[in-house]
Amino acid sequence: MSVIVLAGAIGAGKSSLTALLANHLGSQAFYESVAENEVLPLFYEDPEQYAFLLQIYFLNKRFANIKKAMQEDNNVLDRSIYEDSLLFHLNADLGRANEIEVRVYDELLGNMMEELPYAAHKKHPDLLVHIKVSFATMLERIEKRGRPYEQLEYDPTLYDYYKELNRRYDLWYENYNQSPKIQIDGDQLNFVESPQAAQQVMAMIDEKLFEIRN
Ligand SMILES: Nc1ncnc2c1ncn2[C@@H]1O[C@H](COP(=O)(O)OP(=O)(O)O)[C@@H](O)[C@H]1O
Ligand SMILES: Nc1nc2c(ncn2[C@H]2C[C@H](O)[C@@H](COP(=O)(O)O)O2)c(=O)[nH]1
Repeated sequence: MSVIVLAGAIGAGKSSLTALLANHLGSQAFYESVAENEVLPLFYEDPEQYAFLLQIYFLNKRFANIKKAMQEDNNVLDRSIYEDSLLFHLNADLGRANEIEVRVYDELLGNMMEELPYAAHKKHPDLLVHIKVSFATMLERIEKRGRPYEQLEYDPTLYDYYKELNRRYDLWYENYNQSPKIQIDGDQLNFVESPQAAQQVMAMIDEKLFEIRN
């Protein structure tokens, strides 16, 4: 079974593009657990206390989503399991998780990756689509979406957190080699409001899928 994952910083447009792409491919979209996520607001309130718990929460939900998504071809996942690790290591570097928590998480993730059901011989998605956004766009979109606990007024230190996350995402994508990948310019392509831009993005992804599959 084949699966496509959407990657990108907070507010990059992953959920929006997940919906468009699943609709385009006639498949199902699998979203991150946000609205019903009882740990996320606690994390933003007290990251030192909740970084590890949030990570375990996301890992658990992510794994369940991957298993479900794998039941049919072309399903689309909002964020990859690899990015969870990127986010956690950023938090650990900021002193929000201790060495033991990092070791336990890394080992658990490694173990779970071995069990991933992408295919018996292939443990990675068919395609990773990264939406690259500048830091300025990232901030704009976080504000536009308006989740209260993600706003800079709620916690001004989020500015540095988001800036560093955006920087690490670019490096992460450059080094990502677990599957075929494609990058979408989320600053230039307004696939949310412009049907032409949405069509352009679908065409880019179709072309990449064709290249991979032939
Ligand atoms: N390419 C885009 N152009 C304009 N607005 C966008 C674009 N992508 C996302 N948005 C808007 O930015 C906000 C965050 O998008 P969302 O899809 O929730 O991001 P993510 O899932 O990556 O956090 C939403 O308000 C969405 O409508
Ligand atoms: N500390 C972590 N935070 C995470 C992780 N995965 C998602 N998130 C946060 C970031 C956003 O506030 C929210 C939803 O993410 P979007 O990018 O979809 O807006 O959840 C994680 O692994 N660790």
